[in-house]
Amino acid sequence: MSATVEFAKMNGLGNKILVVDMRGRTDKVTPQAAIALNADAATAFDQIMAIHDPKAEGTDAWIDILNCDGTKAQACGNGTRCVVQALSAETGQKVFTLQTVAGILNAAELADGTISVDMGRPVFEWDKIPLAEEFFDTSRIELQIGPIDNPVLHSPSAMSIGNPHAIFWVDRDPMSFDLERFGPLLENHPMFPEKANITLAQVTSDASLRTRTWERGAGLTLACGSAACAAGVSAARTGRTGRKVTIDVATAPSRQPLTIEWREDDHVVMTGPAEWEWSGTVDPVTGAWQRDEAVEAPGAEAK
Ligand SMILES: N[C@@H](CCC[C@H](N)C(=O)O)C(=O)O
Repeated sequence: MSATVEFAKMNGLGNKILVVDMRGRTDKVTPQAAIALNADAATAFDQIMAIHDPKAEGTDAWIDILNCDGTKAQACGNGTRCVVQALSAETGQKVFTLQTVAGILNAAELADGTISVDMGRPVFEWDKIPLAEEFFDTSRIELQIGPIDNPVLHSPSAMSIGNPHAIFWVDRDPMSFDLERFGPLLENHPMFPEKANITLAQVTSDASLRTRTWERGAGLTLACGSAACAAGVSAARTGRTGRKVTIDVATAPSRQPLTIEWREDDHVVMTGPAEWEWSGTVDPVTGAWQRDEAVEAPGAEAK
């Protein structure tokens, strides 16, 4: 087995993603490699999406997801769009069936270059999100932060879209909250036995939201696709919006919206962009890496 594999530095709305090609190998990107890559400013990332050979018939690849602290994640919406763009640039294929620990994801690169991912069905049962306490209705759970008689954030909607999310509804710009302070407290709150991704969501119309996320295992990121899915579903579930919304991710540099549709068949479909930045090679055991000389995006000449 070669000591190094190819990888691409990409982003989904600013969410920093390393797509690592582990096909043809039996080993995995180690947590140590993830931590080393994240410690280097040039390769600092939010998630690694490691592409492995498919495990099930009818699927194109198995995807292993690591947060920048070396922990595993079950879902990553922005990273999945990056994987689709990378595979599409390599093969010309437009439609993919990917598998993660959370299940099968059907995805496609659309004619306008955006990527649509069916993120599966939302999970609302308290013990499957999971929450530490039984709640019959997880669309508004008892949890608050700040003074007991005047909480800063309270009564989030909880759900899983493969990974656990808590959506706190706010009535002003999410950027005006000190999420850097509250994020770690809420991510690690005893209510969430597997921790949680924490999102502030402001309803801006009956078909749009503005969000900002503190990610489990990664902290403040510029965007979080699965959180956008959770916010869109939770908004519809609580009657705040319809089932199709655009999400203005407050910290995304391009300010391109994500579209989230909670279809009538219960599947959640996320559509948005992905961007290649540069490619290189990396040792998946140590994280030692080197950047390629090539400057053009893979597959660029074919477009
Ligand atoms: N950035 C991701 C979510 C990443 C996973 C998360 N930090 C977790 O541990 O659940 C996205 O775009 O969905």
